[in-house]
Amino acid sequence: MRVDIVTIFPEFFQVLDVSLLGKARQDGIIDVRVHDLRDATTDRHRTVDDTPYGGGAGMVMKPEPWGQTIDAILDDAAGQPAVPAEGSGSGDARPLVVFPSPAGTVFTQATARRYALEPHIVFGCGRYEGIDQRVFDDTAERARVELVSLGDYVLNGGEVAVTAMIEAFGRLVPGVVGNPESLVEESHEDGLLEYPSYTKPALWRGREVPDVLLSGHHAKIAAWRHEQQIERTRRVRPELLPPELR
Ligand SMILES: Nc1cc(-c2ccc3ccn(Cc4ccccn4)c3c2)[nH]n1
Repeated sequence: MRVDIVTIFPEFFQVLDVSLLGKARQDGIIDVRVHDLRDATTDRHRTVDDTPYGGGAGMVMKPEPWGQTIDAILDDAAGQPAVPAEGSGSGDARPLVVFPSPAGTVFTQATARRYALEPHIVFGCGRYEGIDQRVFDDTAERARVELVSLGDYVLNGGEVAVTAMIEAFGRLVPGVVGNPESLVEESHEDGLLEYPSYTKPALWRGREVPDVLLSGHHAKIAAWRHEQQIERTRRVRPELLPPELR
């Protein structure tokens, strides 16, 4: 899987060299390439922003550097088709270009599962008040474009959102996580929040571990854990409960 990231803060993504994703990159499972948007500027000050038409506070990112950078990435990728992950992808052979945005559709575990099957994703990290709309419209001529939000709060740019999304789908790409079974029993994977976890010691500051977890009775443990998931989901995120459990 190939991932391209366009940003004015390339150093931000050194974090992707660490931990699980770092190993996936070393193993060649995920090929991450970071592009500095300013490399596509032509003026002495390497300008990437300008004042908004129609007035208003803040600055808007100029379309030219974005168009040039995205074209270069898509042209390069067209010359070396990336290998899709196992499993059925979107069926649309065009590359996927994702722009984090407060105005985007909300990124969920279902989005992460879908992205994990894509052979190639380009992420465009905006800054300032956002990117000139014509960049999205122009890119949509040759790629699938998605505007995606992490949630109902406003960040200063797309870099944090892209890091979170790469972690969310990256761990689902076959070969990235050592034990794929650990991906199944977890929050949101089955639609419910996860059950509480315990480890040694059996007694800590006067607090014990639920007896059922020490019983060795796997069916009872599984039943208790599922009940805990339902209880926690009903208490914290009732909207996630399937209709039959509400
Ligand atoms: N879930 C999300 C995503 C973002 C996000 C993503 C990309 C950009 C590029 C610029 N900004 C700042 C900004 C502030 C005000 C209005 C528009 N944009 C971004 C914010 N915030 N929250």
